[in-house]
Amino acid sequence: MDACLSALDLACRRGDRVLFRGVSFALESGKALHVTGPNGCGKSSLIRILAGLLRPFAGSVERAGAAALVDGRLAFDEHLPLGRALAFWERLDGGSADLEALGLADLIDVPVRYLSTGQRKRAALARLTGQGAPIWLLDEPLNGLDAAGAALVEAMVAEHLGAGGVAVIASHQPFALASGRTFHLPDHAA
Ligand SMILES: Nc1ncnc2c1ncn2[C@@H]1O[C@H](COP(=O)(O)OP(=O)(O)OP(=O)(O)O)[C@@H](O)[C@H]1O
Repeated sequence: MDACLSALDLACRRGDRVLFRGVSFALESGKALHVTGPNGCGKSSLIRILAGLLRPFAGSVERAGAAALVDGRLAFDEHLPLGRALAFWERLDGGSADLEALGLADLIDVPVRYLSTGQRKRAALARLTGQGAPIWLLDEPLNGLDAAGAALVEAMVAEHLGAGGVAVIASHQPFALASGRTFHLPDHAA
């Protein structure tokens, strides 16, 4: 898998506040960036800019390869059983996830709206796996997960990087990355 993601001199404005300026980085295949910083400094906004969902105030983003986003929003039909909700995306994405490994195998008949916080996160990770996108944009991917779930996400990211993907992870929590670095987004809003 070949992938590349770069940000050049990015600035982000929300309302009348500039949250950050001068953010630049380049990630080649196999590399990851862990974005940290205080509440409200703009981590989620940066992820959304990288995903193409939010226009930067200045600067530009270059992506080589499709991007997949995991954030707090679960793009599943809440009324469908999990298995059918996942099948909907599998038909569009062309790939599927190992539900046993994700701890979801026993939940396929449970309506999405009944899933717990951690189970919803695991479901989002199942969709991510099925997408087969080389660029992963993960906004607080460990939120709601138990220790085993957190270790699973770290292993998934390591495998993804090993296969030549790239990843940007916004997280308050420590995130084990063999092939990546941490980028601290300071609280510049004024
Ligand atoms: N649509 C919007 N209009 C104006 N301000 C916004 C909008 N969306 C977000 N903000 C503000 O932008 C700031 C940064 O939000 P963002 O969610 O990117 O921060 P964050 O670093 O991810 O925070 P946290 O660590 O709490 O998740 C916050 O002060 C937030 O209130």
